[in-house]
Amino acid sequence: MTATDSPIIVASNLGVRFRRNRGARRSFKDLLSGGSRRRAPSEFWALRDVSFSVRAGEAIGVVGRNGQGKSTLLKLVAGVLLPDEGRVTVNGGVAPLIEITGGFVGDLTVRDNLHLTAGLHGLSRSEIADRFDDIIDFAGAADVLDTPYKHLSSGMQVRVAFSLISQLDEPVLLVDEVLAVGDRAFREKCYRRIDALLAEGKTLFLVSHSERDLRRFCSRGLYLDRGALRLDGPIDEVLKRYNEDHPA
Ligand SMILES: Nc1ncnc2c1ncn2[C@@H]1O[C@H](COP(=O)(O)OP(=O)(O)OP(=O)(O)O)[C@@H](O)[C@H]1O
Repeated sequence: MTATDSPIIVASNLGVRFRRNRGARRSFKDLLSGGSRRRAPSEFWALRDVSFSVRAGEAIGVVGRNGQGKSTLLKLVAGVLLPDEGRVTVNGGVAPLIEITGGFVGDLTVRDNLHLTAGLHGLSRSEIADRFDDIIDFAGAADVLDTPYKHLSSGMQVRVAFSLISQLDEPVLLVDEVLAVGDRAFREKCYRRIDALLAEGKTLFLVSHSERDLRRFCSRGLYLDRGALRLDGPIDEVLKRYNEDHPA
């Protein structure tokens, strides 16, 4: 199979609306007073009108200040969040490392989580068995195999999650800033693995505040600002615009 011009990801007019103050419940009186406050005034668009398409094998850096919609965009691509407007289609599976838990179940052991998540991503029992030792080895997690995932340090959680995610056969890899939690030696190891996955032709979405990392891996950038896609272009141009808009 070769990388063709047909897109692997198409996002059209994506919009996601959140409620700013989720803790503030409508009071009982509000409910009794009828439908006069149907839409809470605190709703806002975390993303709006975001459209782009991605060819297989592209490496895309997502940039923007805190809270501008980067993680929300990755969650839409991963399919763990549904858009309120528009749609995103992905031709193939997605291996997401988008939250510190990596989607793992806190009460299950590391061993059970690896089986569960690998199975959900389509690996057979024998494929999991073949890769199991490598996954544990890469993470340095031999001593915590039977520990509930929630009892691991946050660094170890990321090690286990990245190690597994990078051993799946999914064509799209999503990496949010979580790698920053790992120590330097582990981060370098992850970076070498990302290089190898890109060389195999995988498609990468990387959210990062590190210009160095973005330049190292990505050829193209998406710059999000207040939920809008401000610029989609070569990573150099995107970083230049971002730095002009927000000088250090
Ligand atoms: N489940 C949610 N409910 C309400 N608001 C949310 C929810 N998730 C995210 N938000 C809000 O949506 C906006 C976009 O959040 P998002 O996490 O996508 O930003 P980000 O660009 O990834 O930020 P950062 O660089 O800090 O990680 C923020 O204002 C955030 O507070």
